[in-house]
Amino acid sequence: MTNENQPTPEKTALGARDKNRIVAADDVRVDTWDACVDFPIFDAKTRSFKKSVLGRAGGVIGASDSGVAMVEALRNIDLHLEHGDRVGLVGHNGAGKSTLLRLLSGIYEPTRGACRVRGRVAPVFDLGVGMDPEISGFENIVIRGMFLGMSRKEMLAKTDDIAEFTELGAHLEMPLRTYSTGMRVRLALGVVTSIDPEILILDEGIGAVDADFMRKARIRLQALVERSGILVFASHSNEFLAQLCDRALWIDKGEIKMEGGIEEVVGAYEGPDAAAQVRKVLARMEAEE
Ligand SMILES: Nc1ncnc2c1ncn2[C@@H]1O[C@H](COP(=O)(O)OP(=O)(O)OP(=O)(O)O)[C@@H](O)[C@H]1O
Repeated sequence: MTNENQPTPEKTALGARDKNRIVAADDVRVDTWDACVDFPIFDAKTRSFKKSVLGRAGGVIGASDSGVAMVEALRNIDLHLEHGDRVGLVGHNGAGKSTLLRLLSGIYEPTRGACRVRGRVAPVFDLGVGMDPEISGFENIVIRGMFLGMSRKEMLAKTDDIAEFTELGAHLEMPLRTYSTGMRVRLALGVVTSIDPEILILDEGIGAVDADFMRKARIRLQALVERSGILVFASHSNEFLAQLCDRALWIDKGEIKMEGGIEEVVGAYEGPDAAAQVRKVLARMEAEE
């Protein structure tokens, strides 16, 4: 992570969201400067929010000048990532992790401040998004891949490999609606881990598959992360974070509370037992290399 100066008005005016353009590795970057995201809640049944209200979980609730309730989901986020950065996000429920991922994916614009993303972004928030229950597994492989920024031709070339990985055999000819939850996750993981993104934005949502398959999926997930330029990954699993990321950000009430190595940040956020777990995973990975 390196700092880059605040963008000049000219740079910001260009918009500079080149997420569908393939850029040289050195140019793949994510920058935010004091970025804030607020959600106005017009139908909130509130007593008046004269003061900002703070719970342990969730963003800060306040009110706009006109009295509309407002959740401050992100505040003053200054983040500068370049090719090779693999960053994990930790924090309580409602801390702002998903909102930050959506900001970096271009789904949300900052309410204040600026955000600039250079590179092709693959946002993987929900494994099931972009899947059609009425078409076959094979057809879904192509559609889901296109949804993640790949071309039809690229996906057709990957179909055999994905089919083999999923171990779904003849089921791939059947409509997706006939699949169990675990079968759907296998298919979705097969597609997601086959793509070639420059910036991979990953929200944890993986779980419904058996342990053997998850072991196999992790190897593919690690390979995916290695060929992506930048990874930003929100997770409540310290094991996953240790396996995929080399740095972490602790997000708390919409702000970056701490930034550092995984062990250091997880230790500060969750305590020494969690830090020891990270150390164990790192040692195991080193032994396996
Ligand atoms: N669409 C929305 N409208 C209103 N408020 C929202 C919206 N999305 C998120 N928020 C609020 O923004 C804050 C941050 O939410 P976010 O989903 O980013 O948290 P998170 O860290 O990803 O939480 P979790 O670990 O539970 O997934 C919360 O207070 C949440 O209530």
